[in-house]
Amino acid sequence: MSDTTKPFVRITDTTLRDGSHAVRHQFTERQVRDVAGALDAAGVQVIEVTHGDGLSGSSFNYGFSKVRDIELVAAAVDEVEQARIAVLMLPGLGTVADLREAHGVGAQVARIATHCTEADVSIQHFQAARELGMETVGFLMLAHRVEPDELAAQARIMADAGCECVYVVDSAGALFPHTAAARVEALVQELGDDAQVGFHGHQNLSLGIANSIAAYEAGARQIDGTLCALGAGAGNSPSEILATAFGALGIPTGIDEERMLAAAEEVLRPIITRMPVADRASIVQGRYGVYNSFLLHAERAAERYGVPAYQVLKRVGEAGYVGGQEDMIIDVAIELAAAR
Ligand SMILES: C[C@H](O)CC(=O)C(=O)O
Ligand SMILES: [Mn+2]
Repeated sequence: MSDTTKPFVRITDTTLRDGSHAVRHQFTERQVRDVAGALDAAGVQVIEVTHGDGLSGSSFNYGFSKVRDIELVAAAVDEVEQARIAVLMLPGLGTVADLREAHGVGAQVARIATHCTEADVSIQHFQAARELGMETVGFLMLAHRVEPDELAAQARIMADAGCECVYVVDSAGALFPHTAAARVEALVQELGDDAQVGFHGHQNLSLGIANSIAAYEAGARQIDGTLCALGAGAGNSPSEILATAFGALGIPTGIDEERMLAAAEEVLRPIITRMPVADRASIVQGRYGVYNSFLLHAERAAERYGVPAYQVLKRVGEAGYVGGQEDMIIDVAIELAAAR
């Protein structure tokens, strides 16, 4: 039973976006319909559907999708009864035109993601999304790379541009409960009633759930997860465990726990051939704070140049590369191969 005195937390399920990394962006329309339908029936209020790297992520650099984003978004919109469909976009990769197209097929939530020090590149996208009447969410990625006060200053830029909830995004699964909470607290203090605060966790150090609970206790009111932890790197905080853990703590989520467990076990698990695991490469990502989307790029470069992926990722972490610098992974692999 949930305790009505505890504030509601909204779980956004991103199986059909962050989970797309783990299936190399090969979701079919049937799979999207099945997963979105099961999440909707379980009471999940927001379901994100896009290429793993957001709208227009389908490309030579990031990997081509099997089905165009816009078709998958439209299918999910068609399938759900109560949930809102969200799309993610990274300014520069996606454009305002992509946002308009997604809105045109029924997407209601725009999630705009930038590196944690680059919030200013999202201003026009928040403005455009608000003009379209979309709900707005901001993602400050690789949030472990900056101190809480600096992150809060970036959150202020997003909120002033029209963002209604700014997320602390642990893109490398490198945060701990106390470092996640410190960031959330700083954002809550900075934003006050101007915007909510959210948390997006990854499993590299097996802390996605613990960090999400710490984030909630520090004031986060939107939390991300994916069914069975399907996602980039070691995967995301598992949505079905988020729903179960919050339920056990008496924190209302509006989710039917049994239906959520069924969505994970009976709908998602049978269609996934390779689940993300906390292996040597992805644990190294958590340890050295490496963007989780880099995992598949590093594995490809490692295979091509005959060097271990975890060593490539360690070097990439030490160099501090951020999303958009995928080509540097190849340089690192070449350097490592030459040094052998
Ligand atoms: C585009 C990224 O994959 C966004 C994300 O989920 C993260 O940074 O984590
Ligand atoms: Mn993620």
